[in-house]
Amino acid sequence: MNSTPTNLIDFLVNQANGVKGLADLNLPSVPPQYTQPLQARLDPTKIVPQESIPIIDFSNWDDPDVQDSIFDAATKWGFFQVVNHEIPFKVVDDLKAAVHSFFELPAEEKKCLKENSPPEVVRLATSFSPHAESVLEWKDYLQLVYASEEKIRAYWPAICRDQALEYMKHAEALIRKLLKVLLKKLNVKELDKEREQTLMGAMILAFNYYPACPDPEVVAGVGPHSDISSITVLLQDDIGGLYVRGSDGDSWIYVPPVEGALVINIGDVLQIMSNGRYKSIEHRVVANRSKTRISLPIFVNPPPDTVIGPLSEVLENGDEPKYKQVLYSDYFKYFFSKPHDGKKTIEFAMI
Ligand SMILES: O=C(O)CCC(=O)C(=O)O
Ligand SMILES: [Fe+2]
Repeated sequence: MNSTPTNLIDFLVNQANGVKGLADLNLPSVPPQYTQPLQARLDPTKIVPQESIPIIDFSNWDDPDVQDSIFDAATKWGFFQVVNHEIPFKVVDDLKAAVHSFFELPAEEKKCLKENSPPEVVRLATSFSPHAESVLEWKDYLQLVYASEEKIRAYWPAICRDQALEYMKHAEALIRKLLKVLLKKLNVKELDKEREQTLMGAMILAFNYYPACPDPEVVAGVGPHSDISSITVLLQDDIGGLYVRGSDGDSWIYVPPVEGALVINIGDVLQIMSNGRYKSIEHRVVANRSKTRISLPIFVNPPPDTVIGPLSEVLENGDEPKYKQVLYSDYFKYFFSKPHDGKKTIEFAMI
């Protein structure tokens, strides 16, 4: 029978097998390094099946009623799904297929990619921050930074490059529209080039891969966290596993896969810039016993050298700033320096 590799971190990280390589060993149960303490596991009694996040038809996105529903969703839930977003089905399906092909590559090829990729363009990793975590997460991920076309051509893996690039080109238009609506509702009249650069100047397309897991109840696919983006645009497949924190701060709401939909969530940057009007809500992912799941978030981020803080427009009516000005690269480093820990990252920017 197969057994857990003696040097697990070496197997997962240095040899680039990832948790996919571990799952392929068909172990009867997960190694203790993946076993979450009881209090960190999702308590099924905390799931409220009668609640769900809004689904918004984006076809008439500049209709005031649609914009109101986006604003309501961003303030109340911090999460919503959009349908009719104009990214063609074929582009989405081709991308999903390419993501599976990427993770099916042999570990030697992934190791070669890891060793030859500049981390500011391509990063292949497992768990979240394995060197900062005492318990590992049941996930591998590839981050593709939406850099210059030249860098993309040089470094994004050929097996998924064209599909990922095509998807990003379409998604960019949707992202601009979403940010326009969200900012307009904060009294920002125009998404000028400078504001656009701050909010979406550094986008990352991530491929998350959660292999089928023999003990889904004891592992975290992704532990509770909020994203550190301005917004995140997430494409999930039809397996399911995403839960978001209910408004009572204690319950969890399931986010069902909806055919053709994208999940949108507010990240910490927009919570900070809106001085708390928009909420970046905690979420988590549960692994599946029999099926591999993929999800593909676009983290719409400020460039690392950007200073973020509450917008002058939201403070104009006399609101006290709740957050200080912080350098985004500092915020980013802080996020990755510790395990996922709910909403704690934003304390870094609190006054
Ligand atoms: O897999 C998902 O549905 C969400 C993943 C996630 O929260 C993240 O990558 O930040
Ligand atoms: Fe997330």
